[in-house]
Amino acid sequence: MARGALIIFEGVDRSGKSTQIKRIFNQMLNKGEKVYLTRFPERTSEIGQTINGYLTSSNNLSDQAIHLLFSANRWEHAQSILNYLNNGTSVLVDRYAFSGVAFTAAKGLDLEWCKNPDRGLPKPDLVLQLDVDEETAKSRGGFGEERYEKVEFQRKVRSLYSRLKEEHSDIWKVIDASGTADELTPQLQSFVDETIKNCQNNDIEKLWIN
Ligand SMILES: Nc1ncnc2c1ncn2[C@@H]1O[C@H](COP(=O)(O)OP(=O)(O)O)[C@@H](O)[C@H]1O
Ligand SMILES: Cc1cn([C@H]2C[C@H](O)[C@@H](COP(=O)(O)OP(=O)(O)O)O2)c(=O)[nH]c1=O
Ligand SMILES: [Mg+2]
Repeated sequence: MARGALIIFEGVDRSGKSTQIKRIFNQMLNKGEKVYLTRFPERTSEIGQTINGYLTSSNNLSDQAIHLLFSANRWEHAQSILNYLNNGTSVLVDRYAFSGVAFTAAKGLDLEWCKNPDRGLPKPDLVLQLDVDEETAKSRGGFGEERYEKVEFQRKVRSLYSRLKEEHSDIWKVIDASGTADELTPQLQSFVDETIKNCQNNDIEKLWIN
């Protein structure tokens, strides 16, 4: 059986990831395709609840400790993601290890140290980076409610995404996400469809392991 594709949506806060990934998921469901939608942080597990507390500033953790919890939150769901892929279901994920690296490295921690805990996770077939500048993001609803939603910090995150893109040019697409939501969806859907078709016979690789 053809395997599913692992497709990640990345981008600074308020770039439109959650809006677009839900639209793509619903379109695919309506067409009867096998698709599963998830997100990181996945806030319902015990680790996820601790992360949620950190993001809403009801608890405080060191930069290293919260980094490892974000990674642990991915590892607690990694096997279930693999199971979906192997059963022919494509998995759409709202943020992944690239957020983990970009957000912690933006605080000044070493990039390779940041990658270490996520080494070996299922490697994505496609990363769609929704790109908007910090001022556009700031002008959108909800910006500023959570810990990292400051223009200066998001600028650093955006430049770290550029670095990660260079390292992953085979799977990474940068999409100008400053247009309307309606303009964006068909563009994203065509990248998703193409990837699902092209990865069917490829093995699922491990992230950041050669
Ligand atoms: N293309 C767009 N243009 C303008 N506003 C948008 C667009 N996409 C989403 N929004 C709005 O911007 C805010 C953030 O969108 P969201 O999808 O939650 O972004 P993210 O998940 O990247 O933080 C929401 O209020 C949403 O309605
Ligand atoms: C997955 C992940 C997210 N984050 C940050 C990015 C976001 O600021 C925050 C919450 O993610 P999310 O709920 O996706 O935020 P948004 O919808 O506003 O883009 O967690 C990390 O710092 N490390 C990680 O590993
Ligand atoms: Mg979101």
